[in-house]
Amino acid sequence: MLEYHQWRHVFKLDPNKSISDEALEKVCESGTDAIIIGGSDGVTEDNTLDLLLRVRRYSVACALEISSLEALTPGYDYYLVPSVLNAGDLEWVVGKQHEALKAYGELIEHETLLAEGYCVLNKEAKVAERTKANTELDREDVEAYARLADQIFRMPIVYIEYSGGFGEPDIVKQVSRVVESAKVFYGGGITSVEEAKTMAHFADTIVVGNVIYDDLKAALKTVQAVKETAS
Ligand SMILES: CC(C)=CCC/C(C)=C/CC/C(C)=C/CC/C(C)=C/CC/C(C)=C/CC/C(C)=C/CC/C(C)=C/COP(=O)(O)OP(=O)(O)O
Ligand SMILES: O=P(O)(O)OC[C@@H](O)CO
Ligand SMILES: [Mg+2]
Repeated sequence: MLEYHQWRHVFKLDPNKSISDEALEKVCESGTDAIIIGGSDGVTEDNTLDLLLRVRRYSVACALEISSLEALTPGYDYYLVPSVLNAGDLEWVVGKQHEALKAYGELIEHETLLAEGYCVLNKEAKVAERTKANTELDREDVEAYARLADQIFRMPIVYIEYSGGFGEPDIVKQVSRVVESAKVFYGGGITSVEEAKTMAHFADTIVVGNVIYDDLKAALKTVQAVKETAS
């Protein structure tokens, strides 16, 4: 199993969307470095556990991106804890996290828990709506959030999130330049080999989500595309 800092390509599966066994096998056996299980709404204990058990038939690494405490169970290689740094409401920066630690703080295993400093940039995404994210940011603003996550909060992951829409490569390029220790994750709107390669030049890890459900063949092609691109 590859450790998170070695991931180049990951697929994000949404517990709130259905996927056939055949498609899931193709995703898990695609050569991707990990499967992240997570979504912004409709994430329950039942649908998340069901997906975890199905993914566990394969040897690929599996992480839970925690967006609801209800879905938090043992059994993952990693637990990703998002914090939306440009959220309009503190609840999504530290509030939910504080609540979680009050309930489960004593269960933490530090090696498996990874903080993600999110910068949410597509105003049409559900995650932007839910967190009331301020997406009207220029390159310097995003760069400052990336430095905050990396150099001040020392988060292991800086996540540039354009969920549902393809982002601005120049922003990802600049973020990668200023980040010193964290891994830069890029996710959003990757639907083709060209888009995957464009962002793979700049980000450490490319996250591919929705296209799995819209066009599985195209999704599978992104794995090789990312792997053969140098960052
Ligand atoms: C029991 C056990 C194993 C315990 C171990 C200890 C442990 C892990 C304790 C918990 C630690 C902790 C601090 C947890 C935080 C809990 C929490 C709920 C935090 C809030 C996270 C947050 C900011 C959520 C907001 C939404 C978000 C960022 C979701 C991530 C996924 C995402 C961006 C999906 C994309 O959504 P989108 O494309 O917009 O919408 P679609 O669904 O249409 O795709
Ligand atoms: O679903 P897409 O748009 O591929 O985005 C991937 C991921 O960053 C979503 O959190
Ligand atoms: Mg999505």
